[in-house]
Amino acid sequence: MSSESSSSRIPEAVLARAPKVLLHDHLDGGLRPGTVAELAEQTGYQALPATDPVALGRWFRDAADSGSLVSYLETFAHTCGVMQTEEALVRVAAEAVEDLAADGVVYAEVRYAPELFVERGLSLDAVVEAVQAGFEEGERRVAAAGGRIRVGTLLCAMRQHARALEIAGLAVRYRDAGVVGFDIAGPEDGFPPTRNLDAFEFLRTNNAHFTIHAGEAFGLASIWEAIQHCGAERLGHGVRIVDDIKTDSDGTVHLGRLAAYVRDRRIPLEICPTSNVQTGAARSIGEHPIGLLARLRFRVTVNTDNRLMSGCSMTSEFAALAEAFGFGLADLEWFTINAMKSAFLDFDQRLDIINTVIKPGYAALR
Ligand SMILES: O=c1[nH]cnc2c1ncn2[C@H]1C[C@H](O)[C@@H](CO)O1
Ligand SMILES: [Zn+2]
Repeated sequence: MSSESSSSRIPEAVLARAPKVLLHDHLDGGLRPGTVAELAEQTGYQALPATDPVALGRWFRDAADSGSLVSYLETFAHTCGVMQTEEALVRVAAEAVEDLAADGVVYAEVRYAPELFVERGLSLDAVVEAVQAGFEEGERRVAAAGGRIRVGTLLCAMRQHARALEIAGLAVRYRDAGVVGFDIAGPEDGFPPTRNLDAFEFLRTNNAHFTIHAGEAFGLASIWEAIQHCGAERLGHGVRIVDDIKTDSDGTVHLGRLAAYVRDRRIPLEICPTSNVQTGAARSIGEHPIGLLARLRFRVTVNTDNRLMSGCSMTSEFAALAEAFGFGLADLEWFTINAMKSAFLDFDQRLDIINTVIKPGYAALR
């Protein structure tokens, strides 16, 4: 990594101010605990495990800290449970934008699965329009407070349901209204990405962008299918690519064909360190494959995944990685530029954010 890397600690205030780009953040994984409690009260959702915001925040973190993706995902019943009205969706989306801006995020792609918010009769279109209204409201509030953030939306289909083609159609219909791409999420083991080939073919035919959660709870076969059969432009997590990298006792590194392909083609890895520790995809932050992958110059990006379930922010993920691997500001800028280059935003706009926000932002911190 960069020659500027050092183990000297970067002050938290500097990390907080550093411009950040977030490509992998779930709307239903990022609610404020107090908002979950208030929405439960307002919408008559009665299954919350706690109502005190502090206790509730702790419950989400502890329950998600399960060592398995499937149990981790069970916690989303409670956030989705309170997100079944337009008002709730607008509020959650607006607050997400405010929280990300406060965390120093200048560009974010926030994702969610519209099919999870139709339990009380909302149509898929109504869900998308409410969330977009919330994002726009959040952007207005941030701008009014003198901040700056741009948010794009990714629509997810759930792998265990059979609605991917329908959701891909929704993503394409709302492409000029803030939706910048598509993803599949949910349990990976037993639900390979090729189950949704029709959706990916539809998206490619329409020149639309998509990423796929792959290489988190299942290994190389999932990554290979996502890239070579489905045509994913980015990998959600993708950390299991290390299974295709061997290191000799003398330190020589050998990349298998798939790992070499991912690196050669500069396929972005949306890495979410704390989430990976919680689901068992990595043993600890210190042993997380991001250290090796960054050293080998894969196109690594740093992400939160679920700020509520992981009790994290971009600032705390940067801090944990800087502490564990000695990353310096130059490395954090590299992750940020990697992410901005990999965004599903028009090229000229990506370039503009890199040149007018990210580079000057890091220069000002030195
Ligand atoms: O890390 C993840 N892997 C797979 N699915 C996930 C992850 N984090 C959240 N999800 C699921 C739960 C949400 O309800 C859904 C859409 O945001 O995506
Ligand atoms: Zn995710």
